[in-house]
Amino acid sequence: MSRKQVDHDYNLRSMSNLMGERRKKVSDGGERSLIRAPSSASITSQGAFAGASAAGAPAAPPSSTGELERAARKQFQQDVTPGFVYVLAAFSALGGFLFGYDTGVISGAMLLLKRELDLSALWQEVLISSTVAAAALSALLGGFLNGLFGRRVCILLASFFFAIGGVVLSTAPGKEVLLAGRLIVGVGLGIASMTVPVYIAEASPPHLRGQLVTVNTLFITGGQFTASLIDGAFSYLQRDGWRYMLGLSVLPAVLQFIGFLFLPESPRWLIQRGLTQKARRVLSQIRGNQNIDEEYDSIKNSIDEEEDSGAEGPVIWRMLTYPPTRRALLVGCSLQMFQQLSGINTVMYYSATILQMSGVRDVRLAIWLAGLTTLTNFLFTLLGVWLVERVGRRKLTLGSIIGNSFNLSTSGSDMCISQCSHTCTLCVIILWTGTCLSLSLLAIGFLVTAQHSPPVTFHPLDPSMANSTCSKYQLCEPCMLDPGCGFCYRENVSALLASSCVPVNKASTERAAWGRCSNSSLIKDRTYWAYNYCPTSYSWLVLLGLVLYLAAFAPGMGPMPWTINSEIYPLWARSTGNACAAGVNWTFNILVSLTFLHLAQYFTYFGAFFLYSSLSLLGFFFIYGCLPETKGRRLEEIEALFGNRLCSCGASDSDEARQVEYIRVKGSNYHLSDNDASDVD
Ligand SMILES: O[C@H]1[C@H](O)[C@@H](O)[C@H](O)[C@@H](O)[C@H]1O
Repeated sequence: MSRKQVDHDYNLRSMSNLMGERRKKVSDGGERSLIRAPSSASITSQGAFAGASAAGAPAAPPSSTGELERAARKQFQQDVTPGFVYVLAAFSALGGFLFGYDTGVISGAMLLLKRELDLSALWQEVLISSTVAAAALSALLGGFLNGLFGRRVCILLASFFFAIGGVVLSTAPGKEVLLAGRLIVGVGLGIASMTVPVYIAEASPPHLRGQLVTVNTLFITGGQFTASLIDGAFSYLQRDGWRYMLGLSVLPAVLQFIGFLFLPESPRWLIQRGLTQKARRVLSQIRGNQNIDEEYDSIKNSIDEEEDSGAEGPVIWRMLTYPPTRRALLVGCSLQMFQQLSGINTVMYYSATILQMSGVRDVRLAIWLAGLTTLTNFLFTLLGVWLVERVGRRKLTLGSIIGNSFNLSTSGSDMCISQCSHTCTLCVIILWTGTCLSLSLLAIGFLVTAQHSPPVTFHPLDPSMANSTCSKYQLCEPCMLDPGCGFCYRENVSALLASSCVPVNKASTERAAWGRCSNSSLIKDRTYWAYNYCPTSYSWLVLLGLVLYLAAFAPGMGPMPWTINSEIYPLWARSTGNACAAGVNWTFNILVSLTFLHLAQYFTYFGAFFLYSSLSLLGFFFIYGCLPETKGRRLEEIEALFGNRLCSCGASDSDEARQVEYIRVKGSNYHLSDNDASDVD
């Protein structure tokens, strides 16, 4: 029997078995379904209210069926979700924190490092990108390690690498050892980035899975925010400040390592390896006092089905030759690619410069204020955690990437409003202001800034100017886009005076090679050196674009690629699928950051951000057509969502209203829509 047939038969068989079993339980009178499908009118609100009361819901009857369902679901989930799952998610997400911290802290550390170790521009680039390159490779290798040793061992391994890397970095005597430390940290990053979301997804109950996996991205952005605070604080310590910045990551790494010595392996991996008794024990431990039989059987069945199919060969080959996993892989990797192509890391990187453009000339103050960018990213990711189980992954990602009335068409806004009640105003604002639109605003901000670029009014007569390209620029804009030049100017209350374009000092971009701006002590009398930016009165437009961009990106496009990837592959393909997707994320991360300055040089900042905006628009169409909703589905069910031709999801948007949801009732799992056979696709 072909795998496709097996899959089809299995879905029908398991669905009807599940339904049969549930109905039997209902008719046995032992347990009953509390909540019906939104579309079904067959259960009376009385029945549902009785159930809610049974679960300890408030005595006053809720006014509508929708409220009633929510009250029952909330009450029930509060009663039965054991705290252990949260502890487990928090310890795992420390991997996310380290991801954010180690990628974020280097920018501040580099300011001190380059002075103290006299680093050339090439060494600076090598130290920054080596970590990301190591992460890309180790994420791919992580898939193999995950399958072989399990999620727990991989997380232990990642925290070990983080801790050792932190020690090496903080004690490094020179740049070569620093490079070794950055490579070690990169290996930890790659493994953690692909393992943690998988581990959390596999341990979470379906109704909490989206939220708990998204918490990992919250920890990533929390790590980036903490890194910017630490950078700010230690930037005052001119000697060895970078050692503290880079070394402090040892603390969360050790904490995670110790925690994971006591935390269990993923029950799904244990079942896959035939360790069924242990898997049952772990599942009971994670699920508290709930009945785990159905969940256990469903995982076991899906593994048996795969084994029965007799598929052989490397997992990646099997994934590529089996249409549902091939489609899932394409969707998962594309999501990660579009996340990076939307330019998030250039925006994070560029925030200090944007602040300088707005007139914050003190570098240290700009570093502190750049912390506001990471704070915005963090706070809006929190919004994503709150929204993910309310509006679903698909709508959140679509709204985040583009945001226009298109995806707020009736079904979108109804869904949002019915689920978010009054706070929905905020949700709607976020959905309206998408990544694509705010990137366009950012691009327009740069365009207006370029169009009002101050002229070069003073041409110094230094002999070295004769050979310099800087002498040919008539405006600040082309001058600052040339990496070899900077803009030196004097400021009067409302105008710029004696502005010149002069070569940058080869040892430090913080001053000119010669002349008025060649020495910081000479930068007085309101004479300033602008490298990489032009003074402008339109910086508020750029700043607004930046904040709106982060507000739109952080709840959806930031976390959803990680969350969705942790859910869309069947167990046998999960490690490999996540490894490939994480590898794509890191690869595009490095590609975008390495090409940004060159792009800006050739197409200006306007061109670069306009390109990111167009790529986001492309991403929107892809996601609209190809990303199915996974909210509320059990991991074992999700494979079936990729059973159809790719890119037929947009057409089935209306089907989302009849999606299957699970809630646990007195120790068993029930479809919300048990009595509506039309729910079974
Ligand atoms: O999801 C994360 C998050 O959005 C971070 O802020 C970003 O730096 C990462 O590249 C991304 O993968």
